[in-house]
This record gives sequence, C-alpha cells and structure tokens, in this order.
Amino acid sequence: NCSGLFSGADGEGVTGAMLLSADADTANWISHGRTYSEQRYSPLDQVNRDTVGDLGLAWFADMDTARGQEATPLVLDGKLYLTTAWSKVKAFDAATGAKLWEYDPEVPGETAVKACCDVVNRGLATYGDKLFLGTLDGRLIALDRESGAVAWEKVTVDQSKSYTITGAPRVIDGKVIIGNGGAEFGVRGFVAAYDADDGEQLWKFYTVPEGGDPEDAPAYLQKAAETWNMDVLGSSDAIGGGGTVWDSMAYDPDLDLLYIGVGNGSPWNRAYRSPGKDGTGEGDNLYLSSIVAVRPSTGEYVWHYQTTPGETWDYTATQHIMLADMEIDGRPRKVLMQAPKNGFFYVIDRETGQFISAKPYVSVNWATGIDPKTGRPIENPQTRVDKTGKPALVTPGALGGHNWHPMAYSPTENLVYIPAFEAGMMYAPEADWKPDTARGFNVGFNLGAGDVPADEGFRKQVAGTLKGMLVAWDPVAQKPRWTVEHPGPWNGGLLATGGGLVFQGTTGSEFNAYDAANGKKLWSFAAQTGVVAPPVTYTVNGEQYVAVLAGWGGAYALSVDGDLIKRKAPVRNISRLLVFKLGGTAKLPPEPALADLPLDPPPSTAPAEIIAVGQAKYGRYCAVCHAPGAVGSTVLPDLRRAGSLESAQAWNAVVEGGALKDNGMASFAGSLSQEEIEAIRAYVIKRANEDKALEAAKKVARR
Ligand SMILES: O=C(O)c1cc(C(=O)O)c2c(n1)C(=O)C(=O)c1cc(C(=O)O)[nH]c1-2
Ligand SMILES: [Ca+2]
Repeated sequence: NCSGLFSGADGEGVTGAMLLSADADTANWISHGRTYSEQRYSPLDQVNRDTVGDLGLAWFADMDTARGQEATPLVLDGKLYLTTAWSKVKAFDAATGAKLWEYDPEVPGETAVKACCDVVNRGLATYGDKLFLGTLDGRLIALDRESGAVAWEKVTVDQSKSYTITGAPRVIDGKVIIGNGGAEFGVRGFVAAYDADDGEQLWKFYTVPEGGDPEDAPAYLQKAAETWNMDVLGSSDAIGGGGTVWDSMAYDPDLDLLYIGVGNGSPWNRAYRSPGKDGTGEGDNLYLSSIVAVRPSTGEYVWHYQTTPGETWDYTATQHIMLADMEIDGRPRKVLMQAPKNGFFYVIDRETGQFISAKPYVSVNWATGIDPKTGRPIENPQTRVDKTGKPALVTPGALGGHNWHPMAYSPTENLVYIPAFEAGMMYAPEADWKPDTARGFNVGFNLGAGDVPADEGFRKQVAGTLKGMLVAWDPVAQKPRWTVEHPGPWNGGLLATGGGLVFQGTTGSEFNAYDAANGKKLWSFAAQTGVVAPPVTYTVNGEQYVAVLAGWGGAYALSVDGDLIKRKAPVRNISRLLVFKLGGTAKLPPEPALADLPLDPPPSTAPAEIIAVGQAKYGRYCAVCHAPGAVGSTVLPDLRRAGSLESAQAWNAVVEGGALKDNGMASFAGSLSQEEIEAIRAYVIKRANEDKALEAAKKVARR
C-alpha cells in the first residue's frame, strides 16, 4: 500500500512530484487524463476479464442538472470530485457515495446562447490544497478541496464576447493552464497560465494573429500572419479568426513541452475569414486546426503541426492528444497521437512535430490521404466549399469522425481505442453572409440546407448513414485491429485497464466492458440514459471502483435532428454518477417511461413567404440547440410540442421577452424582429403539422 506516499500528509497537498508520478499512484486519479501523457490507462486489475462478470453497482448519485454530463471525475484519498453541466462541482466519499460538499458558480442562464454545444464541463484540475474549475462564463475558480470554499476567482476572457469555458484545466509546476471556446461566434483563441496560489496571469498564448499590422507581434504570430488575409482578419467582431483551445492538452515533462489542440476558423467559411484576390478562401490560416507545442513555464512557441490547412469545415484539432513511446519501423519513437475531427489518425514525433503517419479511421471524402513528404492533405476539390461557393456533402461533417470524447490506450495491446462515428454534413456557403455576434451561429454557411424532409423513405436513408463505433486502432500499422458497432453516433469516452478491459458508455444507454484484446463484450449495465463522459477507476482500502458520470447531451444531442437520433436508439438525459465494484448490489430506481408530449400543433395557416423567412431565421438562430427542422433535440424542449406554439404572445414572451432566460433561453431581442419571431413560430407550426401527418401515415402503414 503506497497511499502514504501520495496522501500529501506533509500538509503540502498535491505536489508537482505527485502529478509527475501519477502513473504509479493507482489508487487515485489526480489529473484529467490520469497522467500527463493522457493515456487514460490504469494498471488496476482487480476487475479483470475473469472477474468483471461480478461487477455491480456500489452506489449512485443523482445530479441536479439535466444537460450533457461530460466530466472526468478526480479521485484523491478516498474522495471523488466532479463537475456537472452549468459548471457545478460536487464532492463525494468515493467508497460510500456520501455527499461531502457542493459548489455552484451561478453561471447566468443566458450564458447558454454563447455555448455552441450545450452547457457542459469536462472536469477539474488539482494542486496543493485546491481544485481548479473553468466556468461556462469564462471564469477560472480555485476551490478549497476540503470544504469547496472559493479561494480565488479570476475572469479569464472578455465577457462582452462569446467566449465560454467547457474544458478541464491542467496544472504544470504550479501553473494552472486553461483555454476557452467560442469559434462558432467570432472570438480569437488563446490559452493562458495562472498562478495556482493566487490566480495571477503568468502568460497568454494567442493561436491566431490579431489582424491589421503585425509588426510588434511575437515571431510565431508574424509567421502566422503570412498565411492570413490580414486586412479582413479582425476587421469586424465576427472575424476573430477562431483557433480556440477548448479541450485537449498533454505534457511531456522530459521534453518540457505542453501540447495544445487548436480549433476551427471563425467564421468557418474561409471565403469570409481569409479571402484571396478572387474573393474565395485563401491561405493556411495558422495555427487553426493545429497541434502546437508550447513551453509551459513561459508560453513560448516551440513547434506546430497543422492537420487541416485552411480549414473550412469546423475541423478542429482540439480532440484528445495522447503521448506514448513505441517502436515504428524498427526505431523507438516518442509519439503524439490524435484522431481529430477531419477523420485521419495522426502519429507525430512529439519532440519535433514531424509527421510520421496518418490514415483515415472513418469514411472520409474531403481528402484522399495525407502526403507523407509534406504532411499535407491531398484534397478533394469538390468539397473545398470556400473555393467552389457551391454546396457539398462532406464526410466527416462538422461534428467530426471523433469529437471531445476521450480515447484510451493500452500499452500491453499497443492499441488506441477511439470513440468514433460517421455523420456527414451538407455545407452550403451562405451568399451575402452578415455576421451577428450577439446571437446565433456565425459560420458563413446556411445551416438549414441539410434539413431532412418529412419523408419516411428519405429519413430512413439518412438515418442509415449515421454510425457509431468503438475502434481499436493499431497506431503502428495505422489500421483497426477490431471494431465494435454501436446503435448510433456519440458514444462515451474510454478507459483502458490492466485487467485487460476497455470501458465505455453508449448512445444505446448501456455502460459496457469489452475485452481489450478483441472487443468481445464481457459485461453490460443498463444505464437508463445515453452516456457520453469517460469512466475512471480507483481504489479505496484496496478495493477497485469504476465510476462514470452518465447523462446524454453535448453537440450531437442538441444539433442533430431528434428523429434521426431516436431512430438509432431511444435516448434521453438522466444525469447520475454511477459507481461500480465487484459484488456491488445497489439498484437504480425503475426507469421512468419514455413519453413524448403529444404532437398536436395548431393548424398551419401562414403564407409561404412568412414560413420561408421563419425557416431561414430558425436555421441561423435556433437549430444549433433545438435541432434542424425543429425536429426536437433529445435534451432541450421539442418546439413542435411547445404549448407556446398556440399563442403569439406566449411565444414572444419567451423569444423576445426572455421569460425562460434562467433555463438558458436568452432573449433574442436585437437579433430578431417581432415579425421574424412570429415567422419562426409559423415555421415551427408548419414543421409540426408535417411531422404529425408523417406519424399518422406511419401508423396507418403499420396496421
Ligand atoms: O470552436 C469552438 O470554440 C468549440 C467549442 C466547443 C466547446 O467548448 O464545447 C465545441 C466545439 N467548438 C465544437 O466544434 C464541437 O464539435 C463541440 C462538441 C462539444 C461537446 O461538448 O459536445 N463541444 C464542442
Ligand atoms: Ca467548433
């Protein structure tokens, strides 16, 4: 029992040395990806291939938010700490589930309209006697780990802009490092470091240049400026460039390099963000969609590798960054691995940033491969929508082939487990695009273009193209060793263990254990809700636990047609921490019935011109949260079933008056006129009637 070594009994709490040796500290889980290498592999093996059949629920805890739950819990000395939707924090006794304390940063409800992809939070960092939390409204907060009391609080972003924080901070040598999101709205991305003791800002690293004259910018940004149209960049609040660092980081202590994953361009459509002489998109736009190595003590640039030069499809490189050492072509290599949204699995030399190899881990049509000499994609010109100006169906779509859901690595199998999926997207460049940084997506594409009509055959066909899978990827051979098919996209993050197991929750509302060697399903638990967060494992008094925060949500759950989601698997949000151990006998309460409100809209009487205005405005302002075509997202209210559809006044009280702002539905006054708000109601009524007719026809056909 080495817990004494790690218990911080000297009064210092969590030290830099403890974070460096987190791998040996199997009892605890003290950093987001368990170790700085972010492998999410625990050597614990009490729960293993032979014993996993006895795994049962030890305890559970219901959460007080019903939105996407994406957090990785931290565990230290028998206590478990987690974050929930709306950036709340809760502490539990890790063995009994007794609640120790909770903290609510009271993020204003209206902040939800600044978040592209649900009001999620992915977790905490710890150091000394503190926990560190990034909040949706852009604050970094230090909490006393024992009591949950606020030690210090710092606003890290310009809160007049649409910056949000959803990612987990990391701590390196007493510096708390955090980025932010907002590249669907117009912000300029950066990552910054703060002193763990008092929150003083120590450095700030911008990922894209500022626009205008770059002369006094640091050298790496001057170099980046050569890859942008610097007259257009920053010319309006909507063209901040993007490049947000909203999720992944990793650290190599030997090389003393911090790796950050950089996001998409803002706006997405490069023709508006960085036009060339002919008005179509031009330039690589560094450091968008790149992995950048930074010196963590100073924030100094060291190297970068750009996965998608001139990105225009929301192809972020913010996906999980994982470090490992392995032999490739007979040579030991220190590699960095990533499966970014663009569908290729990359193996990079993490000392130099040099490209080693890349192969597609899902279906890809935007590029035929990556040129090994240059490390650049060989593009399909038809999908270069910022050049053609024409719509194109592109795979992967804006949610990627893999999103934020963490991967895991097994050093014994030398496999990377990828929570992958397929969901293409129609990118239709928006002519005469005008930004609105106050509300709605600012991406330069018509987001209503891909709406699926109320036609059973069509809907079936589109649903058939959506796929979700667990891919066991061999990073040396650059191909899958095995694949498990799930009911649909958007399955949970992963954990691999020394017991030869891989744990994953699914869109099918299961929490499963698979054999790490061959993908055989060895154990399954009915979770009653879609699970998107990654599991962790730890021990208390020598007994191994596996914990996962269940609760459906995030970008796919909000922004994809709810009927298509439900055709793959019936799914809803029941937010709950589930904790398992061998012989656990706790039981969940019975699953509540899945019941939709009736689909009973008023008759559609508005003229076609009004409905057309409503459709355009809905696509721009409503679809990203309430789903395309108003086909009820699986987390937020289904507008086709809203009582307020009956009354222009009630509808307006919400959309203009902000009656539901505390729930996240901010007022859209200033962005939408009264006439437009009423036109949106007319559009939703029309959509509801179409879908009611479709349901009735399906019932008749079934008889
Ligand atoms: O560009 C950005 O700044 C940004 C931020 C976030 C975020 O912070 O959650 C997401 C994305 N982009 C994004 O593109 C995306 O697919 C996504 C999914 C999710 C999620 O939590 O489900 N967040 C985000
Ligand atoms: Ca994005």
